[in-house]
Amino acid sequence: MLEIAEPLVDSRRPEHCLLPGEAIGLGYRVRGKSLLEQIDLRIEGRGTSVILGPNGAGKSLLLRLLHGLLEPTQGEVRWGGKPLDPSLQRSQAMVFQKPVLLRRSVAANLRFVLTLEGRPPRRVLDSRINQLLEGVGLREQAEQPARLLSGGEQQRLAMARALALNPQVLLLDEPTASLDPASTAAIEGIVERCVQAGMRVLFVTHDLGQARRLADEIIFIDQGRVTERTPAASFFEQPQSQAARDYLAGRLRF
Ligand SMILES: Nc1ncnc2c1ncn2[C@@H]1O[C@H](COP(=O)(O)OP(=O)(O)OP(=O)(O)O)[C@@H](O)[C@H]1O
Repeated sequence: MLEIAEPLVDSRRPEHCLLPGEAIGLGYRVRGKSLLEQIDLRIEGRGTSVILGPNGAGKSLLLRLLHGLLEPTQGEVRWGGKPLDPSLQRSQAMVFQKPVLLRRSVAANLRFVLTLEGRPPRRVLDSRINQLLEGVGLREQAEQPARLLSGGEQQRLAMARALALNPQVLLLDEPTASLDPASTAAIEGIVERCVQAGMRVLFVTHDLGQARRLADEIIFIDQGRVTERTPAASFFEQPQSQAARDYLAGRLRF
C-alpha cells in the first residue's frame, strides 16, 4: 500500500469561518421537473458525512448547490450564516469523480492554484508544492505532465490541488469510483488525515465498505429528498427509511 508522508494539511487556517453550512428549504427544478425538494440540512462540527442514495437521487446536485456551482431555484444555501460568495467559496474545495487537470506538469497544476490570489515568494511556493506532493505521494512525478499520470495518481493530484488553499470544507463526489483498491485506500487515507486536521468532509459514494470506513453519519437521499440522517453505526444496523433499506438490500425502486 502507498505510504503517504506528513504533513499534507497546512496548520494555518483560512480567515473565514465557514461553519455551520445550511441548506434551508433547498430545491432545484429544471423545466418544471423537481430534482431536489425541500432539503433542510445543517452541517457543523467535525467529521465526515457520507451521502448515499440510488443513481439519480440528487447527491451530486446537492454537493454542487452547497458549493455554489449551481443556483437553487428554491430556498438558499448559507455558510457561516452568509450566502456563499467567491471568497467564502475559496474556503471550501470540491473533488469530482473524473479529475479535471491542467495540461501542464504535476507541480504546475499546484502552482496555478497557489498563485491565484497573488504570488508568494518562490521559496515559500516551492516548499508548499513539495509539501503537498509529498503528502499525496507524488513528489517524484513533480515535473511529469499531469495527463501522463495514472487514474489513481491523477485523483491524488486533484486532492492535493483541493487542499492547496487549506479549505475548511471538502466536498467529494465519488472520488474513488474508478480507482483500484490501493488507490482507493490512498484517497481514504488522505481524507482521514484531513478530518484529523479539522476539515469538515461531505463524501458521496456508492461504495458501502467505504461508507462504513469513513462515515460519522449518513445522509440518505431518495428521489430528490433527504429521507434520513443517521449516525453511521445505526444506519447500517437499522436504516430508518424504506428507501434506505431497499438500497442496502440492493432492491431497485421505480
Ligand atoms: N442540469 C440538469 N438538467 C436536467 N436534469 C439534471 C441536471 N443535472 C442533473 N439532472 C438530473 O437530476 C437527477 C439527479 O442527478 P444527480 O447527478 O444529482 O444524481 P446522483 O444522485 O448524483 O446520481 P449518481 O449516483 O448516478 O451519480 C438525475 O435524474 C439527473 O438526470
